[in-house]
Amino acid sequence: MFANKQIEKYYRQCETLLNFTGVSWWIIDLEEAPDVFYCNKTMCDTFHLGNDIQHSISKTCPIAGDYNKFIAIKSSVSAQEIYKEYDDLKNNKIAEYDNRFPYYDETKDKVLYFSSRAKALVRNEFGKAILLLGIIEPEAVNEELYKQASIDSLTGLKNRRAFDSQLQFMLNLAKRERRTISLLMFDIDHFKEYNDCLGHYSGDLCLMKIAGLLTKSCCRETDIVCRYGGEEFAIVTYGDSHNTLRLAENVRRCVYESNIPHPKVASGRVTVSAGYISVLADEHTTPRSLIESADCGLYLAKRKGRDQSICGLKVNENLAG
Ligand SMILES: Nc1nc2c(ncn2[C@@H]2O[C@H](COP(=O)(O)OP(=O)(O)OP(=O)(O)O)[C@@H](O)[C@H]2O)c(=O)[nH]1
Repeated sequence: MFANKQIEKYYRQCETLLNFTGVSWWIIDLEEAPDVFYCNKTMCDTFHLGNDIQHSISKTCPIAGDYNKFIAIKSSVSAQEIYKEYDDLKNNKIAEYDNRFPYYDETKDKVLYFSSRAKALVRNEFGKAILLLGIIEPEAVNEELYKQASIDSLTGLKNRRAFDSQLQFMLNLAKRERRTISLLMFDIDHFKEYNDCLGHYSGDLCLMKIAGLLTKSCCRETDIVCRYGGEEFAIVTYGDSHNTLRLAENVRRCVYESNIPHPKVASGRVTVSAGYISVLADEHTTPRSLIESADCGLYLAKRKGRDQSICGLKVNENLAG
């Protein structure tokens, strides 16, 4: 089954050395059979590749994490970038290939996250890779622990820590795929007075209700909804400013129409203000620039009287210093 004795020897060695639970790996002989990769059983099981350990790279590219139709990275631009990195690795311009990718597992109806790394095991006298080895590991090995560390216990939404890592991750994908990324920030209006008047326990219930409304308003699998802090919530999504304004307004209206009584304000009900930003991600886009821009919109929404959604100014971190 193996193209030659050398690749078989390395495959057997990897079987012994890389026999860790949940770790997938693959190996390619670029000289003798550049379109073929051999992988371990874990990789076959994880990515539903059947029982065969031998596969075609052009059909199931392990280095791109492009497992047929299930991978989130689909554009030809990102594929080009991935192949450029692959070429750089082969030609010794980079020592290691590093990637993170989401994979939609149809059988579990769930998006799983993996990190993928590759290295040359053998190079020729000119530095060109002869044998490549790649390792793929699940990002959340202990799902329950991961959940506990990333979930806000009051609302069940993702917490700030999870938000930070998800924002960075979605931004990386947006840059790679030249997509528009949007950040929306929501803040409950006059919440101090709500707490002061109705008590902290009612305040907690109100936060839980609003968290539920936010979740209901986001229907895309890729949308990230989180409790940013105190009485502030955030959504990260892909989509242009038109769609983002629509989402912000949906949430704002939904909260208004829920008619949660607030005895200390003129409307008699709880409202939220929203600030948002949508940018075509480029090298200047950072989590900080997105947060500052959305925050700027939120500040304006509060200043203009609350219960409204306003687009923030674009902040270029290079200029902002
Ligand atoms: N009940 C409850 N209250 C919280 C929680 N986290 C933050 N808060 C309260 O949220 C309130 C936020 O008040 P402020 O930042 O003054 O803002 P605000 O009263 O909403 O005023 P505007 O934002 O200007 O409309 C504070 O009273 C906090 O104690 C929480 O987990 N539970």
